[in-house]
Amino acid sequence: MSSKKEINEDLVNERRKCNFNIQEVTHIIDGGVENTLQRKKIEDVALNGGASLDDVPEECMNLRERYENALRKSCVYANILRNELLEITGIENFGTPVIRRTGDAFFKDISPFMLHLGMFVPTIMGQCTAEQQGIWLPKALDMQIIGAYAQTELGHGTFIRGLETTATYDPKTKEFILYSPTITSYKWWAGGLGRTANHCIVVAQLYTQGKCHGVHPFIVQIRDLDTHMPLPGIKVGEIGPRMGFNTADNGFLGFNHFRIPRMNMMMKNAQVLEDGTYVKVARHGKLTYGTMVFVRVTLVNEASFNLSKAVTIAVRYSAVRRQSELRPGSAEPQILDYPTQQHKLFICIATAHAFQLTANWLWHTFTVVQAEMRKGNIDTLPELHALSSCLKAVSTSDAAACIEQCRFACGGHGYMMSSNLPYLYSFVAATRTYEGDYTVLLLQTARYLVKAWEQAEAKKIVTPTVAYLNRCFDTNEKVAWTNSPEGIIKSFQAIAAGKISLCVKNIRQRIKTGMDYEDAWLMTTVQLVSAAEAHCRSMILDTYWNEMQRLTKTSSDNVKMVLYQLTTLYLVYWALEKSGDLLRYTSITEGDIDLLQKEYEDLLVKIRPNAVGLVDAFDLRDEILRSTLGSYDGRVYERLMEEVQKNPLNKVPVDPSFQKYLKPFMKSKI
Ligand SMILES: CCCCCCCC/C=C\CCCCCCCCC/C=C/C(=O)SCCNC(=O)CCNC(=O)[C@H](O)C(C)(C)COP(=O)(O)OP(=O)(O)OC[C@H]1O[C@@H](n2cnc3c(N)ncnc32)[C@H](O)[C@@H]1OP(=O)(O)O
Ligand SMILES: Cc1cc2nc3c(=O)[nH]c(=O)nc-3n(C[C@H](O)[C@H](O)[C@H](O)COP(=O)(O)OP(=O)(O)OC[C@H]3O[C@@H](n4cnc5c(N)ncnc54)[C@H](O)[C@@H]3O)c2cc1C
Repeated sequence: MSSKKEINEDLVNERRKCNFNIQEVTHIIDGGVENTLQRKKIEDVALNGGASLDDVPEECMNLRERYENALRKSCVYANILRNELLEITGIENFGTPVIRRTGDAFFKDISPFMLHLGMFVPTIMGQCTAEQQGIWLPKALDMQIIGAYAQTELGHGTFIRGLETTATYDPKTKEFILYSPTITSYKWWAGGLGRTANHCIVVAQLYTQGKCHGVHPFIVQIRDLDTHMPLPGIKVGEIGPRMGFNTADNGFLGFNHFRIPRMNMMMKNAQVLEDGTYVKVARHGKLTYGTMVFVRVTLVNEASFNLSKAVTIAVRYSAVRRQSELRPGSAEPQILDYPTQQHKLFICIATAHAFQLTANWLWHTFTVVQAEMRKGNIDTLPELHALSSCLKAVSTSDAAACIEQCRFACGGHGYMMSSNLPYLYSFVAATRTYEGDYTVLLLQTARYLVKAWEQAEAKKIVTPTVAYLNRCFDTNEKVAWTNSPEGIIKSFQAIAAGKISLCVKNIRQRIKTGMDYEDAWLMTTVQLVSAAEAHCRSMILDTYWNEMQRLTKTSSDNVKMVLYQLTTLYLVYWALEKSGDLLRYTSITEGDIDLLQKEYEDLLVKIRPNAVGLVDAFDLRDEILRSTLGSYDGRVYERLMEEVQKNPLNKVPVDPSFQKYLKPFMKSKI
């Protein structure tokens, strides 16, 4: 066991073995040297006071203490944010992922301000007119008002058109009247709504001049700004303990004929004039869903970041942990030396890279589409919706699975809250559901793919992300298998095209048997989800491979080599995972699959000496990792012991409940 200041010897050796320049890889992950410098600057400012670490671990507090503690730390952090960080990033970039990531040094669970910054402010930016932004934005950015995003109801989350809350315009008073007509119409789940927010965005069915115009967003004050009491006509509270997000005070909200001024309707995309006339401004009906598209795009980044934390913890721990013996009497190996452990972990490093590069590319696409829309061109929105839907679904789902694998890789200690792995898992598991459930979003992408297929069939040129459909359309034969990165990508496109084609065929066959289109679609949804997933995987593989090629053009040879190995590992891993599909849609043989398996195992051996270097390259400060198992110095056992001292149960040698329950119980007769 190393002394307090020393770095664990095994980790020292691992770092000695690493044969590439770690900083170079950090710059690639950050998207350039400038970004790394900016990130470090933000971290230095935000974590200047060593972050707000707790004397008692968050997990040892009761629900109320946890909330209060999270709010205390949120105020500390928000002060740093508004007083110092905004100056560095500029207001237009306040939502930079680096700021969000730095927040993790303060919160193991989640900040009650997260939704204010993550959804309330972006919705004001995206859904308000310039005049309305002038009113709300400065107050929101300065946090004079704190908001939530209340869309989901007890009865409906996925099906937004089915929301029941009504906002009825009264031209006499020039107000909207908000009403919750049923128990299922109560708003449910909104983060920050239960105890913290004094305002929220409410998505409600708009009625004016006796007609319903569908769901629209409104900005609503729900609590008094001085007393914080709920305003008359408002019923608000916390929904109760959940798997994670326990410090986010997710809330419920009901309205009893609650009035708000006309101008509180967010009017960028549609307006209600003083006399009650409804005016549609937007050229696309779904622009009111804009905040969701924005958050889906950011969630791909979240998936990568949280996974990079989990795998840093698990790889460092696996270098420190020794277990079993390979031969009788031999020294216990580091568990990282077991190929099965490498199989669990190296794919997680590669996945974090794949999602990071895909997230960067998606963010770029998002900004291009936004710019086009500002010019009045909405043609690229459907493609962005299809892309962001499937990438959000697959990245959050894979990241959750990988984080759970990192926990498995840490054995019993991974189950400790102090490892931070359970927190990471519960956070990312929620991302698979919120902002659009996995299946539901893949079905949105499938709609787009089926249309694209029909266009390809009609010999029309389709959009760039589905361009492979034009190429694959005429191929009746299986695609020729070649074992190369490009060959694997092409094969995945063939799988996607084959699956989409089959879906279209099955829908048409079902219609021929007398089904209407909706039923034929419904009966094909299992295959449609699979087709959308295949399309998404082909895109991630393509983006990861091509972006890594581009980004390493000027890198040193060893960096090129290790990143090539990792990218290839990712491609080969997925080829093996989907070998059934490859057998169906390409000319791959069993012998080729054996070769792929051998190549995969060889890659594990090649990557092994650089494993710790690769996770060090994520450059995650200990304050952000917050893990007894994953710190840079590898003092795993000391930290686990230190954590025991902080456990309130250990404050007294005999627990008072002994006298109360255990002693009388032991002395009682059977
Ligand atoms: C001190 C604090 C420190 C912290 C620092 C913080 C810093 C913050 C910075 C960053 C934070 C980043 C992290 C953010 C975390 C946020 C946490 C979020 C918590 C969770 C929030 C929520 O969950 S909010 C609620 C989200 N709800 C949903 O997503 C619902 C899902 N359902 C839907 O989207 C729709 O109902 C669905 C699309 C499924 C169906 O809609 P419907 O109207 O029925 O449409 P449909 O008929 O099926 O299709 C019609 C047509 O429309 C097209 N379409 C659908 N949606 C869109 C769209 N969004 N855009 C464009 N087009 C769309 C669809 O494709 C169809 O097209 P056609 O096929 O007809 O052509
Ligand atoms: C931690 C957390 C935080 C959240 N924060 C917020 C927030 O701040 N604001 C807010 O408004 N909401 C929030 N939500 C709500 C969230 O957006 C919804 O829970 C989510 O969109 C899923 O909707 P649902 O709960 O109605 O699930 P359901 O739609 O009821 O899904 C249940 C199951 O039915 C399936 N299903 C549903 N519809 C279909 C379909 N058409 N085809 C096939 N299968 C289908 C789903 O795949 C799923 O398996 C939060 C949720 C969580 C868990």
